[in-house]
Amino acid sequence: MDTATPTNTTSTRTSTSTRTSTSTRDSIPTRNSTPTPAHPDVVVIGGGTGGYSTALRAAALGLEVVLVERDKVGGTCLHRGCIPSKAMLHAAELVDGIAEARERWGVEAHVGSVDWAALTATRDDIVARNHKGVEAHLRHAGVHVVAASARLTGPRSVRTDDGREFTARRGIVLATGSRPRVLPGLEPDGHTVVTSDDALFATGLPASVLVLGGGAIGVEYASFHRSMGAEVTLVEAADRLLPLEDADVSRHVARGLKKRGIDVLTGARLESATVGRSRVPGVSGAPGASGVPGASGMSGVSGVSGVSGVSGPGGGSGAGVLAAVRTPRGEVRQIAAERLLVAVGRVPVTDGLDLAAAGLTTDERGFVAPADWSRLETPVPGVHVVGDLLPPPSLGLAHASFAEGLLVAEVLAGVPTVPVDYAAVPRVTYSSPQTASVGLSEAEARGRAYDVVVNSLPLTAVAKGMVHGQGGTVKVVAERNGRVLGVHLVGPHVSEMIAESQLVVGWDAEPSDVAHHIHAHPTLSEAVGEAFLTLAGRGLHQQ
Ligand SMILES: Cc1cc2nc3c(=O)[nH]c(=O)nc-3n(C[C@H](O)[C@H](O)[C@H](O)COP(=O)(O)OP(=O)(O)OC[C@H]3O[C@@H](n4cnc5c(N)ncnc54)[C@H](O)[C@@H]3O)c2cc1C
Ligand SMILES: NC(=O)c1ccc[n+]([C@@H]2O[C@H](COP(=O)([O-])OP(=O)(O)OC[C@H]3O[C@@H](n4cnc5c(N)ncnc54)[C@H](O)[C@@H]3O)[C@@H](O)[C@H]2O)c1
Repeated sequence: MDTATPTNTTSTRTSTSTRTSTSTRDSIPTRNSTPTPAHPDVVVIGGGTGGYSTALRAAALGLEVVLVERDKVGGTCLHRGCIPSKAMLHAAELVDGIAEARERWGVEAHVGSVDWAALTATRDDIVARNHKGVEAHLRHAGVHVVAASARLTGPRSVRTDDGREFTARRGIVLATGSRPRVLPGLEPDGHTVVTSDDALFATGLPASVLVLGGGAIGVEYASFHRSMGAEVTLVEAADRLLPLEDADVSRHVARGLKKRGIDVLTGARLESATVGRSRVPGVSGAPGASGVPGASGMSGVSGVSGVSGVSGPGGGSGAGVLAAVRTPRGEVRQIAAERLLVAVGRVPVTDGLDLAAAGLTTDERGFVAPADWSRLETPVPGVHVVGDLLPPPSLGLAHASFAEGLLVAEVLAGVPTVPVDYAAVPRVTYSSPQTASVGLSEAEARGRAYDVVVNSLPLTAVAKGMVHGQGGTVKVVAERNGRVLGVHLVGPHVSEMIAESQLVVGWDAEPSDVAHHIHAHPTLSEAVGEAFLTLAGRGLHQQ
């Protein structure tokens, strides 16, 4: 977890027998003149969530660790992913709350404009403080951070682009992460065709966005831009949004986004896109067909915020894209938008790493696959891999990479550890509505020949769900007379509600094991409790 202040500054490094004093080893000077060992126990390449968690845990277990990072420790999640995007989505929730206050609660409030510079300043301050926190954690743990690009020169050796050589006594950990997937012919230009990276650092908010890809990034960014007043079209090639989630989650999230005025096209294909600096002409079928749609075009759409203008040079600048999208019915829709956000997945980063020097290759998708998932060790003994570099069943999620980092560090230190249980890793989308799930979808459970029972209830079945007034659902998938296999939530605050279900699924609990644990009243979590109660045969409010 990215935290601004180290919570434990007491180093346990000297308390285990695995540590060898640096004074007995060759050492070379670093930029900050701290001696960095040339022969540490572990060399970690990449300082994102996967790499820095490996380094912290390994150091806490007494290993001497060199962490090579060519950009900033914290990686994608802290600088371009989880943290900045969730900061922005928090601002979006506040804007939505103002609309709700007006529309449901009689509060005379409206949002006049959004000051993008102020919004991004707060976001960037949160990122900067977390960045300092991660640096401090690493420093306190005694991790030697080397600011350079690294490549392998053998199964235990690494060279950096500033000419240093390291040999790892115990192992090397590959943690070089991922970057946005680029579609041929639709290369990002940073202002009109953008990736999630560019969207963060744009000079302003667009008045209209075409989002390509309805995975987590596409859904979150579509939701954010809609809250901020943009006209949004979301195009997903698969037949539903968030295709890795339970089908009911996809259905509920699509319905929620549509209700907010987002034009959701699933099973749709981008046929062509014309990118120009000049104003995109009006086209039929596009949202707000009179040219690049303005933010004010959203008025009258129920359930959306009341932003009447966006400030900053990007707002309504006139540059845009004209896209032809083929729908499942075979019709071609012309969609005009000021910005095209390409969110069609991410690809592993291995270029320049010289995997071959260590006797390694990538799989056909570019991932570095472990030979032994219980140790996350590649076919080359002593070379481990964590984070976005791993193929499925790893999940491309920061919290999965934390667990992988802990595992690899413990393997390298030779202490008991447990493999990552990927089925029990929670998955959350921070859109409005939010989604949160853990375990098997109904289709997966049936596909594995379980005798499945399903219990679903709307969040509005409990009073607090009615207070929030945003709909939502709870779906529990269980074995008949057996354990809970999966829990799937859509609605307000479900990102915080999934923790309970993660323990239920992770501990192989049955509905009857959890049904007697009492939920506070009135809470949204009561709906989850009620779902378990009913499955245990003790339903109170659910008929
Ligand atoms: C917009 C967005 C939102 C996201 N939101 C969430 C979320 O809410 N929750 C969640 O769990 N996940 C989220 N993710 C996914 C999450 O960011 C990634 O799963 C996570 O960052 C992967 O961590 P990693 O350590 O594998 O790689 P990265 O974080 O990508 O780190 C890799 C590091 O390696 C460095 N590097 C690469 N090559 C070299 C080299 N040769 N030498 C030295 N250094 C090198 C890079 O500079 C980088 O810092 C999001 C991603 C994006 C893009
Ligand atoms: N809240 C979170 O946990 C969170 C948030 C953002 C990102 N992430 C992670 O970051 C990674 C990348 O996210 P992502 O959303 O880019 O990838 P993704 O792979 O999850 O989703 C990409 C989507 O794009 C669709 N797609 C692919 N090609 C397309 C095309 N030509 N036209 C239309 N649709 C197309 C795919 O069907 C898929 O649904 C994932 O691992 C994701 O889990 C997580």
